[in-house]
Amino acid sequence: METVVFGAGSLGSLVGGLLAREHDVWLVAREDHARAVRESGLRLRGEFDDRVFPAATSDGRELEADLAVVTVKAFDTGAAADALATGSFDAVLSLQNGMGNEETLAGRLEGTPVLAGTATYGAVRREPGVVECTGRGEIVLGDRTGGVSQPAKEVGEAFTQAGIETAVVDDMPRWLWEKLAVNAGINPITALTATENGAVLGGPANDLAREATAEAARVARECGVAVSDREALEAVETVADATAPNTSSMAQDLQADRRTEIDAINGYVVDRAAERGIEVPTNRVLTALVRTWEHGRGIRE
Ligand SMILES: NC(=O)C1=CN([C@@H]2O[C@H](COP(=O)(O)OP(=O)(O)OC[C@H]3O[C@@H](n4cnc5c(N)ncnc54)[C@H](OP(=O)(O)O)[C@@H]3O)[C@@H](O)[C@H]2O)C=CC1
Ligand SMILES: CC(C)(CO)C(=O)C(=O)O
Repeated sequence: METVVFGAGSLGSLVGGLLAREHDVWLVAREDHARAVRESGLRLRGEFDDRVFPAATSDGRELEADLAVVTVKAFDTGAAADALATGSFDAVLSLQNGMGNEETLAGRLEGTPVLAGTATYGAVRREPGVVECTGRGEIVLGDRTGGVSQPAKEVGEAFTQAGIETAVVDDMPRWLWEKLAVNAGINPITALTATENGAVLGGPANDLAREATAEAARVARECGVAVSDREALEAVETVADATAPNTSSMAQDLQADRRTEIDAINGYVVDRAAERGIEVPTNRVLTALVRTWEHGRGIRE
């Protein structure tokens, strides 16, 4: 399956690198990374030990492939969609965190099936041309509104063929909302308190994380997606426990003075709740605090 990976930073380089073991892959990356990959290939480290030779470019326009995998941060999805719309793809798959990415892609890529996915692999792009897998996980994918279409099956087969642990499921909306509820509980708290994921397992941070997660689960149900409080709370505790020593992506963003995905995570919960007249005070406060930090650092208006 010929695949373009749009936004080959940490996750995209890992997924693109693994796919390149079996398939033709184009990485769309920033020029320093793309150049290093063109010159010396892509080094996979950590949980994998390999060197692969995907094509790499910093110009994501007018590309054609069977599949485009989108791995930019949520706030770059609109620009990625505009670039992809100048090319031609049989299907597009988002592996991003947060909600709303698939809608943005579908809105700008009329006629192209947009699949949804979640990734629990851990990836860090260490330097140009080098990506480290910091934890093996799984990719779950399917149709963005539920169901398993032929493109979803084919993408699942291609990923599995490349040795990527992959499940194709018929209830992606539930998976996306459950992942959102987990991220809503862990990410802003660990970011604002500069702690690892395990910090939300006990003490006052635990209450706060559980409140944020339960609020997100309630909003999911109001949006017609069956995520129970019990499922969401079990999920946040399980993930925090399994990733206890890890620094969440939002905590990494604050440490590096980078824009966060708050709008697509807690901000999304707040927006959907407001549309339905539901109070989500914990998500509202966490969203406001992270946005205030971004504003104070000059990262957002
Ligand atoms: N890393 C991980 O382990 C996991 C990440 N995720 C999710 O995956 C998504 C990506 O995360 P991650 O890989 O960590 O993020 P990164 O910032 O490492 O990767 C995104 C990359 O895309 C680049 N980019 C953005 N726009 C363009 C463009 N137009 N052309 C070329 N390159 C572009 C960015 O460059 P620049 O920074 O210069 O803008 C960056 O290098 C997020 O939604 C994240 O939450 C999910 C599970 C695990
Ligand atoms: C699951 C979790 C919290 C793992 O760190 C994550 O997805 C993130 O950091 O964004």
